[in-house]
This record gives sequence, C-alpha cells and structure tokens, in this order.
Amino acid sequence: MKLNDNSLFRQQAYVNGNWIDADDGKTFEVTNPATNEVIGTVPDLGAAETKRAIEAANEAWPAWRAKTAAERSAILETWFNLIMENQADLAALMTLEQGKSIAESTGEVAYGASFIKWFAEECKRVYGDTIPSKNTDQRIVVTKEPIGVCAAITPWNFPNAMITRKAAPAFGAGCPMVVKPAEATPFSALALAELAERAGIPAGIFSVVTASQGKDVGEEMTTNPIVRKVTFTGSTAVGKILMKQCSSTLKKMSLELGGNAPFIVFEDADLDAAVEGLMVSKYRNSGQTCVCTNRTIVHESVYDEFAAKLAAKVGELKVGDGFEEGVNQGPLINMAAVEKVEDHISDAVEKGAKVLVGGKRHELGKTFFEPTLLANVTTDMKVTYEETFGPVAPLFSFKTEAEAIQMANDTEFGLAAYFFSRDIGRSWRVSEALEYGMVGVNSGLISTEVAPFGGVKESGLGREGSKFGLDEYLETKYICMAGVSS
Ligand SMILES: NC(=O)C1=CN([C@@H]2O[C@H](COP(=O)(O)OP(=O)(O)OC[C@H]3O[C@@H](n4cnc5c(N)ncnc54)[C@H](O)[C@@H]3O)[C@@H](O)[C@H]2O)C=CC1
Ligand SMILES: O=C(O)[C@H](O)CS(=O)(=O)O
Repeated sequence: MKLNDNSLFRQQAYVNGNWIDADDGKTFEVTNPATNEVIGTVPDLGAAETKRAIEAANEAWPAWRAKTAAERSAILETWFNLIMENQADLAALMTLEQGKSIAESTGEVAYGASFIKWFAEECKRVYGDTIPSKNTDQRIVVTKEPIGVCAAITPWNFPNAMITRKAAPAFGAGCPMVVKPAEATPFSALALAELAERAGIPAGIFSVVTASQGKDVGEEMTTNPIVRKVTFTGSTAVGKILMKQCSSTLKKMSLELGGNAPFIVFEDADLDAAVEGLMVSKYRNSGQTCVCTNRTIVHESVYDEFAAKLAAKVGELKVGDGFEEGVNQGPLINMAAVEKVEDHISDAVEKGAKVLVGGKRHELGKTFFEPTLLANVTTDMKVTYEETFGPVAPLFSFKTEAEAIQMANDTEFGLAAYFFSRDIGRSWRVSEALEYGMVGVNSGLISTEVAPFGGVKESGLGREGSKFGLDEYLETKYICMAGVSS
C-alpha cells in the first residue's frame, strides 16, 4: 500500500477515539476484487464492542449537542477540507477495496465530501416556529432538537459517500453516530474516521465498528435502547430485517434500499442524449448503484435506431483494473454478483432475448464482466422484476405513453426513474405518474447533495441530502408556555 499519507490506511476499528482490536483478537481479510490480493485485515468486532461504542457515544453526546451550530459547522468544514486535501489517497483506498475506476473513486470522494460541506451550512439553519395561541395566557413555541445516539449500516458500492451522507447531517444536528461499514470496504470508512479525529470531532461522537458480517453488530444497534435512530443503506431484504429489529424499541429509521429503475425513451426523445443518459445511468460503478437503470423501455418507432446507437457506445467501454488508464468498468464486487448477472442473462436468452453486446464473463477472469446489452426483452424475464446490480442493459419496447407508465410502475420498488422526451406536457404528465422518489427528465445522473435522495414503496423511508436530510436527525418539540398574563 503506497499512499501519500500512509497513516490513512488503518487496520483497526475506531471506537471512542481509540484504535482498537476485537476483544477476542479476531480479524478478517479485505481483498482487492481486481486482483484477489489481500489488501489488509481489520478487526472482527461483535455485540460487546458495539455496545461500548454506543455507550461512549451517549457519554459524548451532551457536550457535542451543547456546542453551538456554528462550532459544529466549523469542525465539519475542517473535516471537509481534510478530505479534499487527501482526496487522492481516499480514492486509491476505494479503488483498491471496491474496484471502481480511479476516476469514479475520485469523484465519489468529492461527492461524499459535498454532504459534509452542505450540512456544515445547513446545520446553522435549524429553525423552529412560534404559533399564535388561542389562549392569551399562553405562548406556543416549536423547537428542533438532536434525536440522540445514531447507528448506521452502510453498503460496499459507495464506501465513502454512503457514510458521509449520514454522518454529516447527524453531526451537524448535534448527534453522535456509530457506523458499521460493509465488510468488503472498511478502509474508506476508517480513513474517514482518521480525518474526522484530525478535524476535531470528539472521541465517542464518531465510531467505526468493523465486522465480517452485519448480524451481531446490527442486532446490538437495532435493540440497544440508547440508540434513538438507525440509518441503513443496502438491500431491501436486509432493510426489512433491521426494521423488524428496530420495532422492539421503536427507533426512528432511514432506509435507502434497492431499486428497479425504469428508463423510458419516448418517440420524441433526443436519441443521442438518451444514449448518453443511459450510459451513465446504467454503467456507472459497473452497474452497481441502487439508482442504476434496471429496465430500458423504448418506443417501438425508435427502438432499432436507439439500440444501434447504444450498442456502439457499450462496445467502447473499457474493462479492467480501476487503476489502469482509461478503464471505466471495474470488476464486480464478488462472485455472487457475477453469478446473479449470468443468471439474469441466461434466463433472458432462454426466453428469447438477443445479446447485442457482451453477455459473458470478461477474458480478464476473476469478477470482470463484459458490459452487456440485451434486445427483444419481455416482461416474463427476471431482469424485469429483479435488481440486476451489474452491467446489463435489457431493452423493452412499448407502443403508448400509458403502456410505458404502466410498465415503469409495475414493481415493488420506487427509488429512481428516468425518461427522455422533448414534449413539455408529456414531461409533466409522466413525472407525476411515475411512482418513484426521484425522477430524471432528460438526464441519467441526478444524484446531488442539494436534492432529497430516497425512495417510495420498498425502496425505503426518509430522504438524505438537501434541507430534508437534516430532519432525519432532529426531533420536533412543542413547548406551551403558560402563565403569561399578569
Ligand atoms: N438506496 C440506496 O441508496 C442504496 C441501495 N443499495 C442496495 O444495496 C444492495 C447492494 O448492496 P449490499 O451491500 O450487497 O447490500 P446488503 O444489504 O447485503 O449489505 C448492506 C450492509 O448491510 C450489512 N448487513 C447485511 N446483513 C445484515 C444483517 N442481518 N444485519 C445487519 N447488517 C447487515 C452488510 O454488512 C452491509 O454493511 C442492492 O440491493 C442495492 O440496491 C446499495 C447502495 C445504495
Ligand atoms: O449507493 C448508491 O447506489 C448511491 O446512493 C447512488 S448515488 O447516490 O451515488 O447516485
């Protein structure tokens, strides 16, 4: 491992301001998905260590919430500056452990930092209300207060931004947070902790508990009565487990879960723009994002032209080690991901789909996979209703606007949706008809810290980023002040 600052490569967990090993000394290996080489090891913590981290957070909370918003904001600004000063090292760690191209890793570090910058500003604008009382003897005031000790469980696909998107509003609101990163990508989280400590985030306010599986740590986080809020980004299946576990102490939750994004190309679309939009929406992070297009639905009159244009662009994608110049398609995170992609492709082909580009494991071996484009896809195929989470673009066709909307909404998910049209009336009609938390019109890349990110139906609860993201870490208090009359 060669970084500009090697102290950012941490192989211990970070609990209550201390770098620690597991109580039983156990560790687990973290490998580079591009080479299968072991990058390093981290401690395999369990419920006992997690309990201590939660208790330390509770001890540290009063002093942190007593700081003014301006004081917390200044510390977040320092954390932001340190992250950007160390962007190259943080990106290198991410490409090593997650596999995405160094360009995408560098972009994610900046994206993750943008949440810290955003909430450093937003946290100074936590306003309340005064409400005219019906009683002259009373005054009514509404205040917003930090919810308390928070716990976060995050995924491997955005190992930096999915932490800062939670920690920044929590810290800004005056809350501590204990984070369990994905077992595949702990080093990005530990580097964030190192820089948080340097920025002045006090011991106990930010802890990172590493574990080879989420169950034990998750059970402690979701059942410990000290924890007031659990925020999770990951699969819908795990989100449901956590929600059940949180019910015993009725914790507030944010859930950013799975998706099944439709991408509709209407007959009046700018086809070149639609191809560009699909390339970024589908193949970003080798198709491993929750907002990746999962189903491309093209009007029959432009289907062949769109498919030909898209096939040409998909064929230009370069697969390889994320550190290699020009590579924009890294490896998938593990063999299970490869097997799911293969299952979706074989199921579609068996049922009549045609492979226009790719379709099989890449000649580089390991978890590298050919960017794939499928035509003649029909709704009886798995790719219709399961999230592929890989570099496969299935093309469906439709005849009418109503049919396209029906196809797009025919899923239990509701995270992101996209469509391309140059008709203003259609743009409003379709935007309003789509049952999704986020809609991209003539754009395939809509994620930003300034807008509310989140889904409806089984894609989750709550919103992250934007002014709405702070509310997830605040409670509303109504104060009735009586005895005012002399
Ligand atoms: N809505 C969103 O913003 C995002 C959603 N996702 C979704 O996540 C999935 C892929 O990411 P994965 O990491 O494979 O998801 P995953 O749900 O398997 O794992 C996510 C995290 O949950 C932990 N975990 C797993 N089982 C657990 C349990 N029983 N108790 C506590 N923690 C547990 C894992 O260790 C990891 O840290 C896809 O479905 C994708 O759509 C991923 C990123 C963003
Ligand atoms: O993990 C994800 O899929 C991210 O939420 C997607 S994004 O915010 O980078 O678009």
